[in-house]
Amino acid sequence: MSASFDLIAAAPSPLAENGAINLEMVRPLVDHLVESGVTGLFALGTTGECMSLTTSERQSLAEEFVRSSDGRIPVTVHVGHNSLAEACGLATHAKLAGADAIAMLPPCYFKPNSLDAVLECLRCVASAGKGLPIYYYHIPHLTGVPVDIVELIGRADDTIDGFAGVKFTSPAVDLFQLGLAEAGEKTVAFGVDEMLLSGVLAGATMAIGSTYNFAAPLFLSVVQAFQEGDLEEARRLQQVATSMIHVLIRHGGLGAIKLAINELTVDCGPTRLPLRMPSGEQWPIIREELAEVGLFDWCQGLASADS
Ligand SMILES: CC(=O)N[C@H](C=O)[C@@H](O)[C@H](O)[C@H](O)CO
Ligand SMILES: CC(=O)C(=O)O
Repeated sequence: MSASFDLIAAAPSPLAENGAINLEMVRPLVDHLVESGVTGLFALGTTGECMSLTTSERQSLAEEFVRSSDGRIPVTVHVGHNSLAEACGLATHAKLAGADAIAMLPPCYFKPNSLDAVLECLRCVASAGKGLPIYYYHIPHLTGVPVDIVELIGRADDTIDGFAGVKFTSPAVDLFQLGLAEAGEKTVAFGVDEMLLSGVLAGATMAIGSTYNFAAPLFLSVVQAFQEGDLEEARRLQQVATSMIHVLIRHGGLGAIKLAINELTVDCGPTRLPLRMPSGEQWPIIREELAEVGLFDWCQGLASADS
């Protein structure tokens, strides 16, 4: 009865204890994601610590994510880089590797100082992607690149081959809503998991996020309750999700999210500096707090992940 909704996990990059990439854990991770109900995978983005990996590590992981998906779920590979030449190389590589789409963060050390400059970067990477659908990745609190996303959508749509939309990670739901209106058939994916219901109310039909790696059933229930018109239930479930994320933010943010992924799904190893992860000894405390806010009531499969 419910309309379709795309819930896309922003996958972590599996690393070994010695810090090297761990290709062997990619397939178990993808198998878990497919089973958990997500409808796509976003590789090598923020959660995948893209900016902390070398180009060849990014290429190897991109290949392994595509191979492991076996066409079961589409794979979008993030290819942004401070060096536009590297970003273009990664885009061409993603095309050859068989990715379904690419996404691009703008260069963010030297920041593009105008929308024109952002569009030129996007055009360059889109053309290196040789026809692959490309998403602009808007996450201004991390990039420091505050583009007018509504204007970007309007102008990219007319001038950039392959432009498929935006991944919108900002709590500015008003701009998200205006972006959706401007985008027409293109996609504006919502990227703030702790506000998913607000995004859905504004019209989101796709969300991409880190906590969908381990809590997809909870978020799918939020969307389903909304689609069935049960706003009270949707709000109650989103409250669980929001509280769960605020527990993880209190314990260190992305490092704590990777720890939760490891403990509740597939062990994807440590984060890489400059990110840091809470120590294993902190997990029982975090787990208890997650239980208190009700996470395990809604993600039954996780409740047994006690070890
Ligand atoms: C900064 C960041 O990582 N943003 C992610 C998406 O883009 C989100 O999925 C968050 O990790 C999530 O909403 C928790 O704050
Ligand atoms: C969280 C997210 O969407 C990313 O990893 O890029």
